[in-house]
Amino acid sequence: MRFHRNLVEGVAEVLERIFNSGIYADKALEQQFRKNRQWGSRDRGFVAETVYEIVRWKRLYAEVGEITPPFKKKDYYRYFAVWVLLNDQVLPNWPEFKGLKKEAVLSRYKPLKKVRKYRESVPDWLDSLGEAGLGSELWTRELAALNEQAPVILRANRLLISPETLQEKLKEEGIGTDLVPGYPDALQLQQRGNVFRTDSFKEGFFEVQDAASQTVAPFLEVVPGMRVIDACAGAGGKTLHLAALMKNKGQLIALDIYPQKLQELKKRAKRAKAFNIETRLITDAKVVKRLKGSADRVLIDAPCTGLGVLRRNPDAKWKLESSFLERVCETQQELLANYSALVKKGGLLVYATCSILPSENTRQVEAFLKSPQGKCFRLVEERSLYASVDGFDGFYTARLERVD
Ligand SMILES: C[S@@+](CC[C@H](N)C(=O)[O-])C[C@H]1O[C@@H](n2cnc3c(N)ncnc32)[C@H](O)[C@@H]1O
Repeated sequence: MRFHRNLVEGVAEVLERIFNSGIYADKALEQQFRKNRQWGSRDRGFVAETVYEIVRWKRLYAEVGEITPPFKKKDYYRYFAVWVLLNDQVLPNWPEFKGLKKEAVLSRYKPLKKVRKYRESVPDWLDSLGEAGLGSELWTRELAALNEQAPVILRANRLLISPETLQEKLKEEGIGTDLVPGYPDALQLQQRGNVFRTDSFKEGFFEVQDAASQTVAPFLEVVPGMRVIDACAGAGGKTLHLAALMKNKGQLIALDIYPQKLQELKKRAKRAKAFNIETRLITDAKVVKRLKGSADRVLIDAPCTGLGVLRRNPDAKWKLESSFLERVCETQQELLANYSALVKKGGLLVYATCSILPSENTRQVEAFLKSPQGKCFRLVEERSLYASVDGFDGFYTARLERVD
């Protein structure tokens, strides 16, 4: 492969913004593409994929390349060089790479490969935490799976189209997909590409949503006509799916504490022609209090560490801190206590996270069931999805019934 200097410079700049300015990888890439509108789709693809690879393997590459903080632009060139050499490519003869020898890089790589925290490139604290939570065997397998590139999955919007017809339409637009067995609304892209430019997307025929995430809304067992509350709706990934399962009938109330997320949800709902959604911004406790005991179904898609979606957001490995885990666990328990009150007797509460840590999942549900608010619920079913088992994101869902 021949490397173009301006693209490699682009990679180094994005990495500098991610690691020195704390910007999320997707945002840093977006900014870079806006600044370089002349880049074609292949150029953008090269920059994005290289950046994600280096972010994913940051610790390993730093050890192999003997790169130490504080990181400057030249260090990001060195990260790039390690990526080139470990991928068996020829390093260009540029001054930035002077003194880097393939043999030396490979000889440092060999022993590191045998140590999980280097091989899978995770900070010490996260490696210990994962092992303590999941046990050595599952954590080792899971880490390896979470370091792979995630497939792109679409969810057909059944309000407007079946997955089979969507598949035909996308084919006409030059996009090959496969149905995904076991996930009734899902289509997997055969090749990565910008699906947001297609007419099918503009028509509202699909959303991009991982297959594991597509299992959450069906877990609520909604039927048309119900009153359903999505208590942490965000930009509405699950809300839109719920609207489709409810066939646009009944009431779907989407709550969140951030107005811009609900604004985005409204935009998406309009495109999807999902008309039974009402957004309510949580400005004070009264907004929630008014809904007490009124819902057939409540979904708490709780804020979490996102450890199940590391394939999409590998920079979380470097941005997460153990203090955040403590804080988010407290929030999760508060959300369970507050929003469980919205479920009416006989109704169902679904608690979900995109984390694989038992401390955010099954332990939270256990603690809730022992709390005063949890006493009137019983656990009906819980499910843990793992990238290493199912091939999609890591997710946890628990369904609880209000019995009193
Ligand atoms: C995992 S995200 C939800 C993703 C969303 N359900 C989806 O499928 O796209 C968690 C959401 O909880 C929201 N949140 C955080 N604290 C909250 C609170 N106290 N009440 C309601 N929502 C909250 C966040 O703003 C965020 O949008």
